[in-house]
Amino acid sequence: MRLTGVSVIREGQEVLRSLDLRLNDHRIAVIGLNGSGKSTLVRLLNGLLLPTRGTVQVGELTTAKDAKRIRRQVGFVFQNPENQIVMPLVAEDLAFGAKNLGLSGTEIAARVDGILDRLGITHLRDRECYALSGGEKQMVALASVLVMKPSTIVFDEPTTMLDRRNRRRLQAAITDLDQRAIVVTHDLELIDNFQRVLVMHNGRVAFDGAPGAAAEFYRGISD
Ligand SMILES: Nc1ncnc2c1ncn2[C@@H]1O[C@H](COP(=O)(O)OP(=O)(O)OP(=O)(O)O)[C@@H](O)[C@H]1O
Repeated sequence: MRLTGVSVIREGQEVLRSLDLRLNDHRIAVIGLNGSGKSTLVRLLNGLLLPTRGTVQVGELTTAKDAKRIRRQVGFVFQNPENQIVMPLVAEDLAFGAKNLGLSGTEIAARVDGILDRLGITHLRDRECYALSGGEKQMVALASVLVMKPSTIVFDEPTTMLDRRNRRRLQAAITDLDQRAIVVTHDLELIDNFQRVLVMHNGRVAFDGAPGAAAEFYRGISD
């Protein structure tokens, strides 16, 4: 994944400023103060948002031209799972995206059961989504993205609504992913074992490096 000369202007304000980045590491975190540009940055990665200037490439594809194909490769898990749960029952919700990919019923059923098992939530299979707890909903939202088998999963503040126990469960789920994960968070515990941390500040990447040094840098700018 590559950003070249990327700027984003919203309501006359430059909220991302001339970013040049390659994002190929297995686990990348994005941290920073409120309003520093974290969500804006990750929304560019699957074409949810297009840059005002510059290009965002995923492999050979460009978000400005190929957003639909890119969304099959780059899944997105939102802070609030309510925003992405679309069907009444858990199993239906997981199957929904896969149906849009045109997969066979047998393949979809196998993927749904496999993902439920992998995330340890098979017991939720036939539950109604609306009646799930926040933590359960967040796991279902992740499961419905995994069913599509994207090569990268972007998480925007996935643990904000979770208690300590569910934070740990989601952390374990992220650690176990085969896919590349890019995670926006304020939860520094979540990113201890990440390869790379970007610290955003005023629309720029102010630090790019290992978690320990990033946390120290971040403390320096937050005090
Ligand atoms: N739709 C929009 N219209 C206008 N300005 C926006 C819009 N979305 C974001 N912004 C502005 O862009 C800047 C960066 O916002 P962004 O949501 O990327 O920050 P963030 O680092 O994710 O913040 P937080 O930690 O609070 O979620 C902020 O100043 C915000 O007000």
